[in-house]
Amino acid sequence: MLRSTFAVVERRAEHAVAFFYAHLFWNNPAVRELFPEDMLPQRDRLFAALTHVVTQLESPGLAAYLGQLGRDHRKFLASPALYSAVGSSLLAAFAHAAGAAWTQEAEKAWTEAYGHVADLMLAGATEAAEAGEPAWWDADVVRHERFGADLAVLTLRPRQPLPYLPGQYVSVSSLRVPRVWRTYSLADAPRPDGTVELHVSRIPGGAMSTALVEETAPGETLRLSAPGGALTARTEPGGLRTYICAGTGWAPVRALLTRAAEAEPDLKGRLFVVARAKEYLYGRQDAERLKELLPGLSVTYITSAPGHRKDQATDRLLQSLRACVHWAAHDVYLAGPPAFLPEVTEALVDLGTDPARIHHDTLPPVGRFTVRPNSAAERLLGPPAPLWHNPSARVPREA
Ligand SMILES: NC(=O)C1=CN([C@@H]2O[C@H](COP(=O)(O)OP(=O)(O)OC[C@H]3O[C@@H](n4cnc5c(N)ncnc54)[C@H](O)[C@@H]3O)[C@@H](O)[C@H]2O)C=CC1
Repeated sequence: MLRSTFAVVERRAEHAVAFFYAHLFWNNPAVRELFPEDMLPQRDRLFAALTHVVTQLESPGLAAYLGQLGRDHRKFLASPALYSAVGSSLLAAFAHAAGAAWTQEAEKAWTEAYGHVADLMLAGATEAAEAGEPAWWDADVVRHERFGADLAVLTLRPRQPLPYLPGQYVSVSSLRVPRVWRTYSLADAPRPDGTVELHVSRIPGGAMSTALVEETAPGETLRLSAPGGALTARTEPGGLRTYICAGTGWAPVRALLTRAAEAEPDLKGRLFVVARAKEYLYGRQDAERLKELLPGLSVTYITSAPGHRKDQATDRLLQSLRACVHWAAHDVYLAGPPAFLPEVTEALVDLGTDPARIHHDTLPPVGRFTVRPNSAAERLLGPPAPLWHNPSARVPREA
């Protein structure tokens, strides 16, 4: 029941989301203050989270995901009253978007499901509060280094200890872009001095990444959420593994390898570091240092050729992966741009990697979500993008 109504609502996602926020803010004007000025990215996130829940209904990991989401929502000061207001508006939006598909049974199923989701999220939040975890961590910027025009490495000192596992990320907020939160992976294993490092690539038009790369300076304070994420070490000692990262996807991989260099220096594996151009291989020095500490690690650097599009590096990576063997025996840790992850995952599965052994974070797609056409007329007006199974046949990606 949940899936069939969601399938209808999803096709009208744009309308459903607009209705949801209008309903929420109209009925609870004070709630508008909790959201950023620019609501467009926020609108996509709501549907991304809903889609995750609906596609994972039978997954045993769903409860843990929701508990973590609730823990993370403490940074928004989300109260039980807010959860209930969101529930009413969500149901109103679904009823509006589902039209004739919104039957009494559908309403009952969604009311129960939302109640369950809210309970699990609130339980996660309560558990974290009872464990003495702050709702967020204030962290002072102690260093800000630029690499090229678009990249910065920030070193922060949280004012309270920030426990995390290598490979995890935090959400970051800056007073320069009020109430906006963006996730960045922590680029090192926990350090003795308690500092953490973020690698930020400036996204054209991205207010937060621009503020962090171009404006933020030592002495400033940023706010960090509770750490989360699925890209943590899960290979048994002695197990083979491959690390593949692109751009600032180097950050979590560096954290994982730093921990491995301390805990498992005889690790056997391979590392592929992909960047759009040579000058963006900012992690090379650290990768070389880690290679010395991990003699069983082979390291390959891949970039696009000068003057070529940045995604040529992905084609070159896929060629290199095809030249490697024993994929069925490897755990793969993958980090990079949202469109890079499914492309590489598909190639790895073709090469014999067990999909359950490919680990990466779930990243929201960049850009506006696409509304799937509902009727023949809509399909004609906006034909869906084809799914490219043969990478050499695909259309060029965005530069
Ligand atoms: N835990 C994770 O998975 C992490 C993910 N990231 C993500 O990685 C990205 C890093 O951005 P930049 O450093 O600016 O990377 P970038 O835009 O310079 O891209 C690096 C490489 O990724 C590949 N790539 C980029 N777009 C692609 C596409 N549409 N299809 C196929 N391959 C593509 C290309 O080989 C490119 O050379 C951000 O989107 C960030 O959100 C960053 C850190 C951690």
